[in-house]
Amino acid sequence: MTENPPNALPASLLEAVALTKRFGALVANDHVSLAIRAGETHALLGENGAGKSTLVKMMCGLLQPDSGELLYEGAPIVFPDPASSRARGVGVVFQHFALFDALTVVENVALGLPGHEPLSALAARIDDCVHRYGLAVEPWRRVGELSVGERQRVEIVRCLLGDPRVLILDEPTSVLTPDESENLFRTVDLLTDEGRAVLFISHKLDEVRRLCHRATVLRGGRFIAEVDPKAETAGSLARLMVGAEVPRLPRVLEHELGEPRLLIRNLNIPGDGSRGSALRDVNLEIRAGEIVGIAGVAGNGQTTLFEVLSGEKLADDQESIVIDRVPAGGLGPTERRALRAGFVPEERLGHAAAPDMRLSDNVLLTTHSDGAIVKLGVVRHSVLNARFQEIVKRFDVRFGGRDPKARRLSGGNLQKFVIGREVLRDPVLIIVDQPTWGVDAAAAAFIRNTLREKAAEGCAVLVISQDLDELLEFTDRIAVMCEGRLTVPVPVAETSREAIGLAMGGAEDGGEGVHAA
Ligand SMILES: Nc1ncnc2c1ncn2[C@@H]1O[C@H](COP(=O)(O)OP(=O)(O)OP(=O)(O)O)[C@@H](O)[C@H]1O
Repeated sequence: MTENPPNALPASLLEAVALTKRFGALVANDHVSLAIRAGETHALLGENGAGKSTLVKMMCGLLQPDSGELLYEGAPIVFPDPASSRARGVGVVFQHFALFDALTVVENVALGLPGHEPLSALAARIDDCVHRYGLAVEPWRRVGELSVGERQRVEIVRCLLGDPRVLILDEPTSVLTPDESENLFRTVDLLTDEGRAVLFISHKLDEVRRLCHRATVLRGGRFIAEVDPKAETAGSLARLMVGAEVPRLPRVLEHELGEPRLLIRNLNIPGDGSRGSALRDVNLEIRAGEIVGIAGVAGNGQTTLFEVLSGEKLADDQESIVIDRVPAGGLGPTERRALRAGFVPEERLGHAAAPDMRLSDNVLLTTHSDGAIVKLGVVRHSVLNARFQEIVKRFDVRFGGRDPKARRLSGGNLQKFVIGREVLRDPVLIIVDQPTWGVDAAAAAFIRNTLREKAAEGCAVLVISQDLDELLEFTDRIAVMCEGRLTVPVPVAETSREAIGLAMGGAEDGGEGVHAA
């Protein structure tokens, strides 16, 4: 293992030299160095909270380092703000997208560009970029109708229109299906073939080994090593990140299933005109003790299903959704939470958590109907604080300060916080959309195991995920959502990646679910 970063390489396009950044007492980056060369895909690896996003923010002018410097083509440079780094050809696609839902793709892109290019001309440029790099984006669609995967492509296109020489992708594949990831890898290869440099942040070590030419590993805000990922194994990379063997978590033992906790009967939701917004005759039963997974390509109704199950969208028929024997189709989110249902939406910042509220207030937001924390309209701060501390401790949520605003947390730590907040409410039903998006390997295993434990205690768990491997690893039955229809869930042992993949693409299952051939 290298203890010191290697010397600067002459061909590096953008280089961080001994960058340090403190947030109060927390040293998020401690003399971190990294050089990105033209024509390479360089991975940046580290556990949740290791300091990856902080480094990237300093490399694009979103944060200023306390010490250290940036070099651009070997010469010192200061980026006072992101506009100045963009002007020098540094483009970043962050985990949290900065798009306006009410605007179309082309309007969103226009907002980020200087001048007043006519929208039709800009739409034509977007189409060109889309075709050149194989990114499926429709310029005239409203962003609010797009899945997270589609939004990410909009952000990538927006970046590419600025003709960047360095493109930084912060966990780009965590929200993508295997096919979408393959497409993105092709795009990344095209970009590096053109001599651009790509910095690729990912927790998926196998894809890093396939795609990246070099990898820099951070741990606890420090540079640990620079390695050739192709010469490493996923295990050896994980060891570098964690500093020890990654613990294998025990699988929870088999248990008996109980009463149905969630019943969905003939659920129909009309579309709002966009693709993938309607639900057609969806039926599903999840019993106490079981985990059902829903696979599918983003934009096939999963978002609507989550909204209608969480009560953000109401069903016309009260009986079409039954939670723990109570007809709930017309109940709002708070009433459904009072039935001890817990919800973890896909978008953690802005949907699962209010970005500018402190973490403890974010706990209050979803627990006030539980009875313990609010009594007779009065918040019991000691109980709230105890719950907050318990979430932080049990779910190993790491951050600086005592009770920061949600937006201050690293992506993976915020996800652990949201899961912990919902799980510790002791729900009888928990619905999770993309449970481990942006979460490092050890934390992902912990989250899956926690959901397994909840199931063993009698909770029903519904997991919507685009990560097929995740669904095959820890769910009991899997169904596929395609064009608003849900296949009959089949036990994991009776299905296969190939069969699910076919159904995701729209192959008929004959009404019997997706069985292995
Ligand atoms: N603006 C801020 N104020 C206070 N603390 C911050 C701020 N930004 C980041 N931190 C803290 O700095 C540390 C590093 O965070 P960072 O987001 O860089 O990690 P990361 O490696 O990108 O993690 P993840 O994989 O979860 O996205 C974390 O402990 C985080 O809570």
